[in-house]
Amino acid sequence: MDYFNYRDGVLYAEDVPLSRIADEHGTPCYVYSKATFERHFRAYTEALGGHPHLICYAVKANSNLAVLGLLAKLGAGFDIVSIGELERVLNAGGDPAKVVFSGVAKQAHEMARALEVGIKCFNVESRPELERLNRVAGELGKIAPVSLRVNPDVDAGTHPYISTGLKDNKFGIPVDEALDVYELAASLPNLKVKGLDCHIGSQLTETAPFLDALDRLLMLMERLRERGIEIEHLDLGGGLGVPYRDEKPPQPFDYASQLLARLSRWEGGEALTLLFEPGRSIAANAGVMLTRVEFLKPGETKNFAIVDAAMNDLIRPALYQAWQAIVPVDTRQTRESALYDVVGPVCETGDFLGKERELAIDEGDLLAVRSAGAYGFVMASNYNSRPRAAELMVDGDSCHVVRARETVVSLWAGEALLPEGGH
Ligand SMILES: Cc1ncc(COP(=O)(O)O)c(C=O)c1O
Ligand SMILES: N[C@@H](CCCC[NH3+])C(=O)O
Repeated sequence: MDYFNYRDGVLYAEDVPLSRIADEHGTPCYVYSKATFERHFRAYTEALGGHPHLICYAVKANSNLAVLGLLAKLGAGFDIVSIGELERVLNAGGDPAKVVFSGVAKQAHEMARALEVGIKCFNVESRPELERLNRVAGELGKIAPVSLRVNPDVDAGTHPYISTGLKDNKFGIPVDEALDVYELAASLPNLKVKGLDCHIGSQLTETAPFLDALDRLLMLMERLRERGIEIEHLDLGGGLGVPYRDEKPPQPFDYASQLLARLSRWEGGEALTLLFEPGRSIAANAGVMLTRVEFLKPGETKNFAIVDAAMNDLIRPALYQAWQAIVPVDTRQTRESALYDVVGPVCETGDFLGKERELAIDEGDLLAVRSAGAYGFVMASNYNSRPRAAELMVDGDSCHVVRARETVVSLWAGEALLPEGGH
């Protein structure tokens, strides 16, 4: 079921027409569907059924407080990568005891804050990080719960910029070194080994790489067991893909049942708590970005539809050549159809939202860029001194502003002119 649907030729988010939202709140803006977030989150919890688990939503995918608050109420945990994300989670009412902390360069002050609020686990990505965490925990008189993020060297078969589990990626500890690093972790006085973690990449459309990774982790767990190191939870990261175009990624149910089947053949598998860190599969298709056509510019070799949203609002097409559907919001008008590159106002040739799109549009028309709920607003910038867009959350027939559009004045907040006559 899709909560973004056409009714009488107009695209709706749940029970609210997107044209009304654009009129009331302006464009560009991000519009999220509460019911979609809920459904996507529940797909994971239902898929895992009675197996002990914790779904730690990857905050980086969409960190709006309303999104975090909504998921917290559903019982979500959170995967964070910075102190900023931790404070967001706390602010939104998230439970620190359900937070896991990933990232390759955690600073001492970030570790200290996470220890102070009592997070569930640090996903440690290197030997020096382990030593730093041991020191910080010692200074605070705390014991830090740790997992090692192991790099299983499997090819996730995704875009090279979002593949993270290969030997030459910066992430995690190579699987062949992991035993030694676990022994170090077990020997350090201010650490307690809790889990084993991996995250092999994002936008995966097959289960095979996840199952390969699981096999490698289970082999490692056997060896850890032989050395007396027990693992309480296995964190398989995020990475499940979504349909942007014609991809057919596995649903959480298929993914979970294949993992559980594999795990059931492993001694103690039923008792092992599974953690997941999904971001995109919960947020991407829960949001659209609305933009208005400023000008149509016919050209000799191509036509441009110049819209009021740009790469600073949604960078995925420019950064990864990512394809996201672009659809007219109101299809009731008669328009001539043509092939357009949909581009923004930013002064970069790479500033596009979509290329060679067949669209029946005119100036002033509204377009919706679909699948924009993940890695959309969170990656926005103020490039070209463009205030960042508003974010709205639709809940049935109501629409809430969950982040106001930035003002022009906010663009220079914190900046200062040099003192008059000074050196
Ligand atoms: C450690 C970690 N966990 C979870 C995620 C979320 O991934 P996805 O949005 O693909 O589910 C990421 C991003 O790829 C990540 O780096
Ligand atoms: N930002 C990326 C995903 C990065 C995943 C972060 N670990 C995207 O839009 O596809």
